[in-house]
Amino acid sequence: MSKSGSTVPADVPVQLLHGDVALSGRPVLREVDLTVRRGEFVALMGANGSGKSTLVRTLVGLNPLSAGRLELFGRTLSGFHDWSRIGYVPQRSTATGGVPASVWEVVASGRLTHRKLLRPLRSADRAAIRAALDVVGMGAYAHRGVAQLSGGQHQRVLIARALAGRPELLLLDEPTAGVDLPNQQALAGALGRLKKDGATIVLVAHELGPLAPLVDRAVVMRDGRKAYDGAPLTDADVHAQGFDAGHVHCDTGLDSAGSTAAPNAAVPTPLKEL
Ligand SMILES: Nc1ncnc2c1ncn2[C@@H]1O[C@H](COP(=O)(O)OP(=O)(O)OP(=O)(O)O)[C@@H](O)[C@H]1O
Repeated sequence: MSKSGSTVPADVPVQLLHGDVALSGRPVLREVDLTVRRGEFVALMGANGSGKSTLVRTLVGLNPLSAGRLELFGRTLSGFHDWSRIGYVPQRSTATGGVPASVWEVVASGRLTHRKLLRPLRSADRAAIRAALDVVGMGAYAHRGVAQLSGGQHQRVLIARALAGRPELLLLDEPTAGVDLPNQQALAGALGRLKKDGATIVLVAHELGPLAPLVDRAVVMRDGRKAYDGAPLTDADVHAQGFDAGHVHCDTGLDSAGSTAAPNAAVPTPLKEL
């Protein structure tokens, strides 16, 4: 164990062991193990209400664990302060809806962890904002009000805000929900470039569509537990295995390391290794 109390190497972005989370007094996540290694692209899948958003929010410190242990970059949550290393794009929301801010201003807020509050933007900040807007194809919209954007464009601005912080670990909660195919393709291109640059990506999705070729590993949640962790699944596999339905009994049978373990008999087998 290191001085920080960590059991995890500093280059492992996420390690959650036996994570339990309760919301409003109700258990929502149970015994979840999830390790995400540097440079991995992990797709987090599962039916509505299976616990995907709760898990992602837990990984970024927004939901406290009622049991278990979370380490980010080799530090326990209480000892982790370097949030500029992490970008989080919440499930599509009205987070910036109704705010009389421009696209540039929203994306600039993604630089806050890199500069002192109320200090003017430095040239490095401006360059990061411009690059993030270009990556999501929104450079031409910098001076538009966010209120004038479509849902898909709005989502890309939130992604640019996360990218502007130049995160090493990026977590995106259903960035493709309700987004048309050209916008999904633009997002896939942006995330592909980020992955090539070495970023670690955790993405919640019901269907992967154009993002599928980027995925290294799929994790499927069911009833607040991890039901599958292994080779990527196609959208058809997810459907065929009933992972998009909330009714199948879950008993994970996964080892504590979590990855590539074969599902036990409670989960329909064999899962197609792609
Ligand atoms: N603040 C809360 N208080 C109590 N229960 C909650 C709260 N937020 C979520 N839940 C419950 O936790 C469970 C998991 O919700 P979560 O949003 O994590 O699922 P999800 O897999 O992301 O679903 P979706 O695909 O619909 O976004 C659901 O049963 C939900 O009702």
